[in-house]
Amino acid sequence: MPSMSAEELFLPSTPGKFKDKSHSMQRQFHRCFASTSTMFLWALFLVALTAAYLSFVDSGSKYFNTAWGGIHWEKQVRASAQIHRTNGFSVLVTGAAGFVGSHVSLALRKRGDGVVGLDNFNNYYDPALKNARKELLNAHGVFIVEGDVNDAKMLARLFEIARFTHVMHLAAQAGVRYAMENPHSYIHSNIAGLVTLLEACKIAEPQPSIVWASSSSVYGLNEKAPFSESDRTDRPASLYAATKKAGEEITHTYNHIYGLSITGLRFFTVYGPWGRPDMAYFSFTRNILQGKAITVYRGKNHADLARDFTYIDDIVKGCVGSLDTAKKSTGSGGKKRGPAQFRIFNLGNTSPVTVPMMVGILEKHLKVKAKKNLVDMPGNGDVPFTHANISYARKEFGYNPTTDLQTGLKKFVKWYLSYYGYNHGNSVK
Ligand SMILES: O=C(O)[C@H]1O[C@H](OP(=O)(O)OP(=O)(O)OC[C@H]2O[C@@H](n3ccc(=O)[nH]c3=O)[C@H](O)[C@@H]2O)[C@H](O)[C@@H](O)[C@@H]1O
Repeated sequence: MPSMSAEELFLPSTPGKFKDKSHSMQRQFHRCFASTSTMFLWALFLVALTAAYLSFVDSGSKYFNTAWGGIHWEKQVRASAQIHRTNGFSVLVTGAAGFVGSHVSLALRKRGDGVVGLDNFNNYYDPALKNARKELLNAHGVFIVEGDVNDAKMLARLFEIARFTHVMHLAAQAGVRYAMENPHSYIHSNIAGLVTLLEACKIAEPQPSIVWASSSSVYGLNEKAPFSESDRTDRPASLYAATKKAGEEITHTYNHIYGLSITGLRFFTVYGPWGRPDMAYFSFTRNILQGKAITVYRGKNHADLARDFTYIDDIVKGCVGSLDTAKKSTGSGGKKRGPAQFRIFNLGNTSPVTVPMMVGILEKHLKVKAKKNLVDMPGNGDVPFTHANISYARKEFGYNPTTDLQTGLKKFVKWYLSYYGYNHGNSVK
């Protein structure tokens, strides 16, 4: 490839009209820079232009991201954060357009708490579903800020506008197997994003109490069943699990150094209406209805895999119970003023069901037989089974899951059919 001259380098690479004018442009270029004094003036002008641009960028992403900032936006945040019950909370829910986030936001709003949502609406799965959840929340008076937990300026502004008593941090890069495809998205959301949020909470006045989503996947290669919070969690089987485990350690340091009250929740394979299309029960439903084959993984020696599938309403109760029993953070002015609460709870269902059994329940509710491909579990971060011991959450706030998989999947299928219909085509990712 022939090398470009210095003058050509100044030209944009876009084709079309611009290149047609290149000769006259070059002549002008020579004329403009003919004398050193003009050149000096041009240089000054360019420096001023660059400085103006940088200060413009620095003055807040609101100028670039129309999704946040401005008087109207602040008004919406204030209204949404408004508490409507005695001794109610004002809660920032991150990941509010997500599966668990939308359910928790709605539950809090319905009992009179102030709720401000935050979500980056990324396209890990169909954003139309996230938008539909957002519409639902909007209809109940919950405003969702479109933004990323990595945006420190936006977070600082949010904490200035609304004095959140609690943060329910559910924004995350979810999915166990996708971590092999896009590892950095896990670091971005589950580690960098978490730290950015904790930094904002640390300096907020008052410091909020934080409840956040860890995962049952932290138990990794643990074989002792059921899984108790005190079991080993130092052998994660996926990068996803490793980032959640890292989150548990990171939150501990913020609790220890800054006095933030922190509760981590280890969710066990949460399912239900408005769920995540990337999860097995959801994608199986779609494929079964479309007459496509589903892939069912099997463990060592062809053993069935099993999950402690937990229904969304039970998880919501666990989230709300955690918020209700969270003690206040003790820090102020970014400094710890006394020891603060630090808890980690399992939120599971305590009765694992095998994946083939889950498929059988779906077949029954959908009234369609699945075409199954049985495949040995690939080394992709999966674990053979999960099973929660929930006695700690039961003792602390009476956590008591009441929905079995039969009942829960029936509700899911009902929702799925009402939302997508029998013949929903390929609109779901
Ligand atoms: O409990 C948790 O901590 C985790 O639960 C789920 O992860 P997972 O249990 O792997 O849920 P699914 O992806 O829905 O898989 C459920 C079961 O179906 C199996 N599966 C999945 C996909 C598939 O095509 N075939 C198949 O047999 C998996 O091996 C697994 O045993 C969520 O996706 C995670 O975000 C969450 O943190």
